Amino acid sequence: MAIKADDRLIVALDFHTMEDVKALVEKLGDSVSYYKVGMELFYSVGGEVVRWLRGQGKHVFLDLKLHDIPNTVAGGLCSLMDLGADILNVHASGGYTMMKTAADRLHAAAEERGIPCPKLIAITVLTSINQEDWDGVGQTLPIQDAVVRLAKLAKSAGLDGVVASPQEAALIREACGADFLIVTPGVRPAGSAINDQSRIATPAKALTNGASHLVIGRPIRAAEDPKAAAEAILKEMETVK
Ligand SMILES: O=C(O)c1cc(=O)[nH]c(=O)n1[C@@H]1O[C@H](COP(=O)(O)O)[C@@H](O)[C@H]1O
Repeated sequence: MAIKADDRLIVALDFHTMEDVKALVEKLGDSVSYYKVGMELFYSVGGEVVRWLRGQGKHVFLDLKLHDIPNTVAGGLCSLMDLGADILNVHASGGYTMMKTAADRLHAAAEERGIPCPKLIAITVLTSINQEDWDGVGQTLPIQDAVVRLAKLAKSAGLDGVVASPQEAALIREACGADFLIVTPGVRPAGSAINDQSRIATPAKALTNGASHLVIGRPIRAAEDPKAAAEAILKEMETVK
């Protein structure tokens, strides 16, 4: 997939103040062009942060992981789309009907409002889930089989891609084709702290496996020099053809 390395790195802004956001975005400067706004930040500062990032010329993945009945999820996405994020997401485990209703209503709303439609992607199995968690919720398929099944379901419902661990990216790429977005958190440069992630891989391995975008938070945010950490990751990403 011919996307530049700096458009494939999405830095997770897991903060709860605009001051922290502005300080990091300023520090990273032109090195990073894509940011993720998740629930910690959105619940505390609201849509202002998406508008601010867009005003800085940055791309935004608004990661609110919607999971509810079809009508509620579709309505929620239509409310969010005016903020101008490039990517929105839902949980694939909400099922085919929820995802199809969401995708159809989002496309119709974009057309009606005359604005570009954000990409809609689905969480397959969270990257923090390990075998014990998986067994604990009564799942019996191997995790990777469940991920591929959910990715195919998301594709058939008209979604643009999925969120999955880098360990499953190759299987998803094979099952869902070259243009499907595969956004992988759970990325850790060699030697960095794993934190609460379980199914991880290095930036180079994630790309080799077929990820289109990498979501990375703490290895950059918690680094003594976040810009140097981001640039080292981008350099590693550029080694993958
Ligand atoms: O949707 C996500 O972005 C997401 C899905 C998933 O399965 N795992 C996952 O870690 N994430 C998000 O990706 C980011 C990973 O952050 P770090 O673990 O700090 O690199 C966090 O903001 C998570 O909310």
